[in-house]
Amino acid sequence: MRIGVLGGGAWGTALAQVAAHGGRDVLLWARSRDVVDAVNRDHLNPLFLNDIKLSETIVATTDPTRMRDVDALLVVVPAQHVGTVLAATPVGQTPLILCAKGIEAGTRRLVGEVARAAHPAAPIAVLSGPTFAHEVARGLPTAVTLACEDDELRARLMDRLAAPHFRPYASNDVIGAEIGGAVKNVLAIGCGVVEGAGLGQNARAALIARGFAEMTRFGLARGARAETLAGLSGLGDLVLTCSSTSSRNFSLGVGLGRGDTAATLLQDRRTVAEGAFTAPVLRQAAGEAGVDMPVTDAVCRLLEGAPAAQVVGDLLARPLRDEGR
Ligand SMILES: NC(=O)c1ccc[n+]([C@@H]2O[C@H](COP(=O)([O-])OP(=O)(O)OC[C@H]3O[C@@H](n4cnc5c(N)ncnc54)[C@H](O)[C@@H]3O)[C@@H](O)[C@H]2O)c1
Ligand SMILES: O=P(O)(O)OC[C@H](O)CO
Repeated sequence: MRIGVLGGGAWGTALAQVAAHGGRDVLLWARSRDVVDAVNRDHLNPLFLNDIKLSETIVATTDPTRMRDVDALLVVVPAQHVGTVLAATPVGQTPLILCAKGIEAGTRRLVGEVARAAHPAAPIAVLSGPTFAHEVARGLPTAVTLACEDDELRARLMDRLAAPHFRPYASNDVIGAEIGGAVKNVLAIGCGVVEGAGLGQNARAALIARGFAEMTRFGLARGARAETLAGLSGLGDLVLTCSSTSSRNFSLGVGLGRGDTAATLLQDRRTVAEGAFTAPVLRQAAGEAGVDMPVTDAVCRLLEGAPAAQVVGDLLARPLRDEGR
């Protein structure tokens, strides 16, 4: 089986490494000529995944049309660029395994909706979960959700993507897997703010739990299943991303909590913090669905420049309520 990977950032490179270690031929599309040259010549990706020696069987290209011959295509560009990159890629009926976590600005579409619009004949799967790329690339134990509505395809992809240290769990809840991954990035910014502003461990745990409650409310309103949101792609990834400065979203929040502006923190940034793009769109989508998402709303205000002390004060001053709501 020949695996294509669209996206030569940290996660695309790490997934290429997993596939190559599993004995698959891997073709990696990267936007940057420097990345492609480094992967082909030195078996390294110094721009996005430093210090990891890559398998020599990974071949990189800047030409997306070469994906025409792969048997499955992992889509690992940031959510805001999935539509553009897929439009330039010949896909046909090749299965698309979506690995980006976010919601498209402007259209408010989840990545699955973007992919279906670009390539209606391609079957869709979602791979999501608690997965720092540098750990996966080093072969540290990792478990993910692999969601696909087609039972036969799901079983085939599970078999092809599983590796001794990379364990997929099957699900048929595609929208649930997508929503968990998109929402956790926004909540992780909030947890970073708690850290950066020195608000303590109690506050961080409270924000994870109440954030999970709003992720669940939004997910259920959009047709996700509660068990998916409580699994690896939802709660599992939320806990990881809300706990470590290895997370770009958490780190962005730490900066906001210390008083830096989003504009300063995001300018000239090479790596992606998906939550910064997803937060405003998620707030709109939640409003449309009539779902209360106070943490998401607070993160939006922080990104817009409101001072952390004021936003936190407003969150705490809301009317008292039942925990189950
Ligand atoms: N890094 C991780 O640990 C990790 C793990 C799981 C999921 N993800 C998700 O994978 C997706 C990709 O993240 P990443 O960490 O690999 O990226 P990254 O931050 O390592 O690199 C940024 C990527 O964005 C690409 N890019 C920038 N501008 C672009 C444009 N105009 N068009 C197309 N591509 C462009 C760059 O070429 C590069 O591949 C994100 O949705 C992220 O949430 C990341
Ligand atoms: O670095 P982050 O915040 O984009 O998180 C990376 C992965 O999504 C963690 O599962």
